[in-house]
Amino acid sequence: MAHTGNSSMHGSSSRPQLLDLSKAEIQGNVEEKYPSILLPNQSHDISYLALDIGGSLIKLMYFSRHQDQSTNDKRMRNVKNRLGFPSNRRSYPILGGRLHFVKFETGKINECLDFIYSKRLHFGGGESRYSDGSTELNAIIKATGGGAHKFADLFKERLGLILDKEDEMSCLVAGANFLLKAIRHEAFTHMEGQKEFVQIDHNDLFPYLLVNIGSGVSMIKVDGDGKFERISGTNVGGGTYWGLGRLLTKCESFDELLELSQKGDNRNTDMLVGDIYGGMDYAKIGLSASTIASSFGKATSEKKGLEDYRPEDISLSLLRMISYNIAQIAYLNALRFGLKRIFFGGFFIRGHAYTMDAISFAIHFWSNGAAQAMFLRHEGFLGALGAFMSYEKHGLDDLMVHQLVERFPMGAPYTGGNIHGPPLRNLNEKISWMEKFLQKGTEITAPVPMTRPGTTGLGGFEVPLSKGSILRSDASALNVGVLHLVPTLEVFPLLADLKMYEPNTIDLSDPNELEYWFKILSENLPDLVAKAVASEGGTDDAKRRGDAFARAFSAHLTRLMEEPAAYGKLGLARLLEMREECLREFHFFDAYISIKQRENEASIAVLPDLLMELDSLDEETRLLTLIEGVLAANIFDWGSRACVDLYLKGTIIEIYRMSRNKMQRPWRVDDFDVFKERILGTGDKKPPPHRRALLFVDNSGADIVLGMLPLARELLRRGTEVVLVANSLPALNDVTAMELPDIVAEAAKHCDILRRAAESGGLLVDAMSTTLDSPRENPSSVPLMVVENGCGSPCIDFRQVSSELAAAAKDADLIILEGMGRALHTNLNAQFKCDALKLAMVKNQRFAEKLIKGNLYDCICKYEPAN
Ligand SMILES: Nc1ncnc2c1ncn2[C@@H]1O[C@H](COP(=O)(O)OP(=O)(O)O)[C@@H](O)[C@H]1O
Ligand SMILES: CC(C)(COP(=O)(O)O)[C@@H](O)C(=O)NCCC(=O)O
Ligand SMILES: [Mn+2]
Repeated sequence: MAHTGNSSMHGSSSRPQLLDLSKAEIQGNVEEKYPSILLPNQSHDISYLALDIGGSLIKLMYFSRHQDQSTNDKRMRNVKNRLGFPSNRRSYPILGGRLHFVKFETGKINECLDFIYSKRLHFGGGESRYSDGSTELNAIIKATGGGAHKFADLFKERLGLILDKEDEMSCLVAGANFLLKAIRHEAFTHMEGQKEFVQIDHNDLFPYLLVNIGSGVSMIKVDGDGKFERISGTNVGGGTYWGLGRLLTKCESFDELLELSQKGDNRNTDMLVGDIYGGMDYAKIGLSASTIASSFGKATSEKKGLEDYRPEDISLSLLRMISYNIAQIAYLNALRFGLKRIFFGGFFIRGHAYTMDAISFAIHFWSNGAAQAMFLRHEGFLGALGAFMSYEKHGLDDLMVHQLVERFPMGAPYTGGNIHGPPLRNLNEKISWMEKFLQKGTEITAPVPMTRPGTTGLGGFEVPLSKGSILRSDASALNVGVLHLVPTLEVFPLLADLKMYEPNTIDLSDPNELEYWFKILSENLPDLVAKAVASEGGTDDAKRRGDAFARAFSAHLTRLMEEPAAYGKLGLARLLEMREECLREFHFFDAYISIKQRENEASIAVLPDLLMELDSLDEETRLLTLIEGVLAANIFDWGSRACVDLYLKGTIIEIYRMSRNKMQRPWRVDDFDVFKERILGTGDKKPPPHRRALLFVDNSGADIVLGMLPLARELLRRGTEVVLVANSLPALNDVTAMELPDIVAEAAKHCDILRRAAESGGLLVDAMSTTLDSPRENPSSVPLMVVENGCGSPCIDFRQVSSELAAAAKDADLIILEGMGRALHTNLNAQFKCDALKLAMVKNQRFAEKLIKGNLYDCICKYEPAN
């Protein structure tokens, strides 16, 4: 079965979208530093590049955009006609692509130039496929920061780039506004080691105070898009910490200085209230003995030289002095203008827990709890983002939260940090990079040091608890991912209340839950790798990729165990999706393909008998048998340890029979009678059929063939249009939208209802010409259609679905969610505007115990009529 999918799936962008270097040829003199290279096979990827060249760091953002590869298959066209959504709905030019974030030290600007060169980012707008290595291109790129002026000639000379300078403050504001509006988990508070994401209400964002702590500090009052005023600033900023710190400690890097601070004790350098008051608090004015009375105050009274102070203590004193000072000035300015919210950005913060705690503490302290400090995940990239937004043509300012998907691929240049080593250009280089990490051991998973609660109590400017660990290098920091822009994603229109919607049922911020799922996913990993490698023919290349996948996924898991909020708010759906994305990253496009095929065939073989049996039953028994069938067949789940163990004990059909025989009502959640009444009515009252049902299907094999298709057939027979909603990309053994037409076609050979409906829905386009009774004789047959859901995960987040599904939802009045991933792990508590039926077998012991107070293999039939 083909591996490629449609353009509107958000996972499709997970394929490495790199330059096509095949048949690349050096043009001209090979000895030259930057010889021209011809890339004859490079497609129309268009890159935008924007820079923020600061006093300390260069922030680079680039956008790789790819052509919309709309599939032209007949099913799609037919479905589109039926569902009535225009084929070209986009009012803006954006085609989708990815935003990457990278930074360099300004002092090492050559690294930045090399990066741009080797990624061919200087061919902005795609004018040329040739690398002239120099001056003839004259591409214009947006740049901000002082360096945009200072280094303009260098960029022109080395890359032929003309820097189009944008105002730094406007850029900071544009970047912050974009992030706060477009990224769901961007802003967070950080108090006493606890990170908490803040839901920003777009209609209630302004005014706010933006404090950007770069080399120096800018304080900007933001009143709206493009409406701002720089109200203050301070020259005591990130450059001060790094500069003074370097002189006083002889540190060689900023990170080293920050690391030192973690082992510091500022009581040796700072003069505390207790030092002045003989160890006592100055209780009358609320100052505890441990409050800093005077930063570095101790260095005055003793006859000691620099060499008598520990660099660790100096670094900590300095860090606190500067953080508190900035926070205090920020607070006073917030007070001056009555601003309640203060957002801190700039790379001084560097995601460092202690720095954020210190700033939060000071804001809390000075405002008596009235104001709160908030931080931004893309802290240092505000200016670069703003410069990027100032391009007129890409239409990015229209982007909405639901059109952005953040991913965390493995590999140095992708992870939003410094680049370590050359940019990775292909999978092979990426695997080598992963292999090197194995040698480096823990570096990739070492945590960003966290403070434990109690570090900064009231007035207690205490010593940070040292973990003695090193700061994670940015290359492996995995804090800022690649932003995938998927313009075709939409909010599912039948969600009852978008604001209230939370897809995840299990809260992974509970450390016990996280630990449990970490263990489950780690234990399943070897088996998954074996399947993945086998799916690619078990070659040496596949084995190497399998190793790299395992390493990458383990690194993500370890990282998230250390800091669950590192990638934004963590839910189980995210973890399960990450596993699939990670497989695709290492080019495993369908690990369960042969299992799926085998189970489909085995199930199709027994379908005729099942349909005959069903047709012999009365209406009521038939409906019950159908629902039982769906629940029973949901046992075929290759993501569940318990189920996989079961498969060793019998054939597919034996297990299916066993599962069906065990179906006993009442189920753990059993709303069947209410559902039955809605479908069949009571007594003589026959309710009207639903207009259109969306069936969110789950697994391949028995699940779809013997469970969901017979249920679909029943609805069709009753006059309800049926839309089968399936994954855009493979996930475990889930059936995909691309596979469904073939499966339906096979089933239709045994069933007239399915055949006519599939013809009417355009699923059997090829069969149409060959069938004897032309579909035109049955123009009124209710259609059976297939749409893709926009996901490549075993779960579904209804905030981001394909436009195809959103269109199909407009006329739907019943949705049926099937399977544990879509109906239990996610959406168990979701409310919809229409009738909703959630069907699943519980195949995980812990879920059974904790969420339904039941047992493994219990069933859920939850029906919630629209109210
Ligand atoms: N690797 C690093 N090298 C230098 N400074 C760093 C580094 N990482 C974080 N910093 C801190 O970030 C500050 C620069 O922040 P940034 O927002 O990039 O401002 P600017 O635009 O002035 O360069 C530095 O002054 C320093 O405090
Ligand atoms: C990944 C799954 C949600 C898929 O279940 P499905 O949606 O196919 O019913 C499920 O396999 C699962 O929760 N597995 C957990 C791991 C385990 O219990 O072994
Ligand atoms: Mn599944």
